[in-house]
Amino acid sequence: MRIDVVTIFPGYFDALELSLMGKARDRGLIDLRVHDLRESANDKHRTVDDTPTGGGAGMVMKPEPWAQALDGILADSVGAEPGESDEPLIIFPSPAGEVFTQAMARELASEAHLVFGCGRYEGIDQRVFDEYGERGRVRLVSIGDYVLNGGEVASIAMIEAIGRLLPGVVGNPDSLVEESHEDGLLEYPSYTKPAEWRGRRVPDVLLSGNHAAINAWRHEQSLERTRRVRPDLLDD
Ligand SMILES: N#Cc1c(-c2ccc3ccn(Cc4ccc(CN5CCCCC5)cc4)c3c2)n[nH]c1N
Repeated sequence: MRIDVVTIFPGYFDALELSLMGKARDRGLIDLRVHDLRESANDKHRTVDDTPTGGGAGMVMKPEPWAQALDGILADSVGAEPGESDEPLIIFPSPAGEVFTQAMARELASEAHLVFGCGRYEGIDQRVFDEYGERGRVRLVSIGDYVLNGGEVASIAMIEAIGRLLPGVVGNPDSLVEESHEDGLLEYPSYTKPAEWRGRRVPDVLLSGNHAAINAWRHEQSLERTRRVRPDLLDD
């Protein structure tokens, strides 16, 4: 999978050189390209923002630098493998976006080419979303009901959630199956050695070697935790 990121803070994405994402890049499973939006601003001061038309606080990101950056990426995008979507999907993190979920992560993991457009200030001129929404596929996506200072942290979260689902990225693909949200439930509690720690014993069933009983206990634990913490996940 090719992933392009457009941002005025490229340094945020150094985090994706670490751990599993870094190894996936080294092995060619993810081709991550980070673009500094200011390099697409042609004036002497590399201006990427201006005052909001109609008034209001803060600044809004100008459309021209975004168009130059995105046009460059789309022009460089190659055709997809058979069965993959041809046009890159452009994702703009936004508090006004559809909420990112594990189901969306799974859906986006089948894309050949994703582009993340990281806004800052009070956001990006709406005409960028309109222009690229008419020309191709654009989604505004939120990682939760709180306000961040820009799209970088959200993009890193989504890239990690999507990247770890790609074949070969996570060592043991079985571990992807029993995670929170993968089956619509929260994950069961996990334990390791020692069997007793500060007087707290690991549940006996986990020491029994009876895998049917262990699986049943774990499923019941997932249900109980979901009922208690996220009853909304159990709504039909
Ligand atoms: N994903 C995600 C996010 C983001 C996110 C994503 C991208 C950007 C780009 C800029 N910001 C900061 C920002 C955004 C909106 C506002 C409100 N203004 C009110 C008056 C009209 C203009 C907008 C203030 C500041 C961003 C925040 N926050 N939370 C998530 N889950």
